[in-house]
Amino acid sequence: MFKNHVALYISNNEDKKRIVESIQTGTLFENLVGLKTLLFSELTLDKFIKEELQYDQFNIETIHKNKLSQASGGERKKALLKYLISQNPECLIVDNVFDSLDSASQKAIALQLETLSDNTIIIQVLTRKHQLLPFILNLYQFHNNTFKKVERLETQVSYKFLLDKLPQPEHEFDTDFKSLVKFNKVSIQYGERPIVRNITWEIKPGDFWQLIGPNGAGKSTLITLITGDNPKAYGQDLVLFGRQKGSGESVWDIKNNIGHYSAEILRGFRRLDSVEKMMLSGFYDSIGLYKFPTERQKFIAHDWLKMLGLFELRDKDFLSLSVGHQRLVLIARAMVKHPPLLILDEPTNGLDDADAVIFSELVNKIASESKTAILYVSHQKEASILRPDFIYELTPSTLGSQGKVVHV
Ligand SMILES: Nc1ncnc2c1ncn2[C@@H]1O[C@H](COP(=O)(O)OP(=O)(O)OP(=O)(O)O)[C@@H](O)[C@H]1O
Repeated sequence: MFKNHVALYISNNEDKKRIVESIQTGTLFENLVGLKTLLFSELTLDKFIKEELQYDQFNIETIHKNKLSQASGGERKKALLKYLISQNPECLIVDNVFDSLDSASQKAIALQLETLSDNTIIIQVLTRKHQLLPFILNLYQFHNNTFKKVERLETQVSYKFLLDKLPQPEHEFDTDFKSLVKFNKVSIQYGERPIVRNITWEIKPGDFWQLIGPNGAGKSTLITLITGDNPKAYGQDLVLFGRQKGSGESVWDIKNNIGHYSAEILRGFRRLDSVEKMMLSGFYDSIGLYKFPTERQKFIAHDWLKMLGLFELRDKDFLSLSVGHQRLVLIARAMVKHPPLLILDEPTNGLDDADAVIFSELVNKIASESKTAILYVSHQKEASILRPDFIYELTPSTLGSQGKVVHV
């Protein structure tokens, strides 16, 4: 096995894109100059998905032979790794390698990379300490703008957080709903392939749920049924915020009751909006601000930014923030209006160790200090810091995943 595999542990304050570029060009490690270097990263997936959407060009085969843009988060990553390995790289940069993967896939991919490491240099870029690949012995950490070799990875948590109460809502929602979401024997299939079968599940006001299941089990599918983004919801026995689905409600009637965070929200987003405007857009269920906010809304948005320690960045272009900070802003954006239901789809992907702690505290705080119900999807470890009341578990089968409530 090569001895020169390297791990670079960075925080979200660093410009990861620039760091990755400096590895690719050999500026950071001279021994990589001239090697065929490939990148396993969300950045590469973004590029392939863009090509797919723009030019109908498919280079990567997913397990169910569907488009990358239609495959689940975990399926995409596994397909990308398989494709990159088939290209016989001499060096592979792996960036936040385990995000979006269920625990079985994390183990399988760790093993695959270890085997690959016999003939290929692996450079791991990571923002979460627990994701360090065990066969990598050269550890570096970013310090004062340069990488420093270290014996052990250390997290720098440099700011205090969440001493204040949650910022107040603009107005109280009508929370007379007895039930926010009610699935009654809901079954969904794509083409001939059943995805979920006979789902019967209810989310009540103030509940705190975690939705779990392996990659491809149908978690995001259930979420899009709730957010009004999946046309397959029509014809199903689904009651959302007191109204039967398909009874003349608009998508906006549904979205008005929901704060939603998913990394997918930003795909294709190119507008030049400030951090403050991005936060304010949460009042209007849009991504980016298209309306004039009120003074009260501005006041509330500032309160959220202060609580996250991001107030000083409010006038900066949102897209110039590190990915981790973008995600914290988007999570708070989903919460500014104190919606009856907050949906967080794999929110800790792309966060660093410090931000993941902030995030977990924030979610527990929202659960204990507001009337908002939370539905949270994650394969990541902070599930153990979070304190959901219930878990809904999807178990795949050839007839479609079945669901059951697991009491915590
Ligand atoms: N529009 C679509 N057309 C065809 N297949 C689809 C479509 N959308 C999703 N699928 C498939 O449905 C299955 C469930 O996908 P979903 O995204 O709901 O899974 P998930 O549980 O969220 O997975 P992950 O943990 O990997 O994010 C996957 O196998 C996916 O490939």
